[in-house]
Amino acid sequence: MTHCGTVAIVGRPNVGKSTLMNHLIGQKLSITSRKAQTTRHQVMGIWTEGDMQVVFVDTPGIHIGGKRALNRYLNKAASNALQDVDLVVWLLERDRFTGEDAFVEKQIRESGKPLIIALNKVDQVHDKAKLMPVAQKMQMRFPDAEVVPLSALKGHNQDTLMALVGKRIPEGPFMFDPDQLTDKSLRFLVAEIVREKLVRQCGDELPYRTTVEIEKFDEQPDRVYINAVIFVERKSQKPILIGHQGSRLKQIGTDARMDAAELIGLPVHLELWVKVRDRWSDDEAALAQLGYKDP
Ligand SMILES: Nc1nc2c(ncn2[C@@H]2O[C@H](COP(=O)(O)OP(=O)(O)OP(=O)(O)O)[C@@H](O)[C@H]2O)c(=O)[nH]1
Repeated sequence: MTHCGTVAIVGRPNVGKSTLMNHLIGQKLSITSRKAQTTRHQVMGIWTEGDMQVVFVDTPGIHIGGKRALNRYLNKAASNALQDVDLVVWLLERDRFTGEDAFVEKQIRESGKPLIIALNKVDQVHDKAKLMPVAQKMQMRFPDAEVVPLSALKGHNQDTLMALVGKRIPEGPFMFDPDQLTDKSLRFLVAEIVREKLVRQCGDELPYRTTVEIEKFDEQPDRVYINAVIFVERKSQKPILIGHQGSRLKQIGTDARMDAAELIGLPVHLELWVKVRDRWSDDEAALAQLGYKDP
């Protein structure tokens, strides 16, 4: 008899949700960066071993006080993800518990789903005894939950986490082919890789409201030809992205090409363009056009 179920990885922005999913799946499916709110789309990561299939849903970080259309979309996508899963893995950062974590806690309680609480980034804690008070506090607040310290980045305790997840997965047929790693297309994943590189290169200089569209994705037997357009909101952001004599855009292109080639398993020819799309993140219609459909 096979087991199959869905698991939402939730937590406030920047706790390491995407890092955890990428390590569990062993593939770069979800983009990561030091900048909060990197994850915008819901990406499924599919883990299959023996007669067990676990479908992880990496959600955009739940955050408070979003005024713009994009922020509203992100919050809605995150709370929707909680409704449809068999289990929730809630990530906290070491022994920290912020107001945003309290907001996530409220949403988890409302969902009433079985829960595993993971204290992430424990590689940053020398004295592991420091984690005890927060672990005990969380255990008292959620007596039915399991609490596990781990490092998504270094892989510490991920086997323990998977064993706990496995125990909660119901019997049922596989939802996906055992070889499949994600529900998303290569085209989509490459757009996300480009976005990761530009967030990493530009950091706080560029508002996070920047998006990427793949205009050409031509798979030849020996090479893949990709044209991607980066949309910024204002003309003044274009030179920031392009950099001195095009150096920054070139670096983004080089980094993205290497990751894309690794993902696809073929050499990649990548061309990047920068275009201005006015105030798109405030405009629901423009969001829909870029693939941010009502979740
Ligand atoms: N030291 C350490 N750093 C980590 C660990 N897990 C994640 N990080 C770092 O934390 C930062 C945020 O990680 P992400 O995986 O992008 O976080 P996220 O929760 O998906 O963020 P959003 O997309 O904003 O919701 C990155 O710089 C990661 O490298 C960990 O176990 N240890």
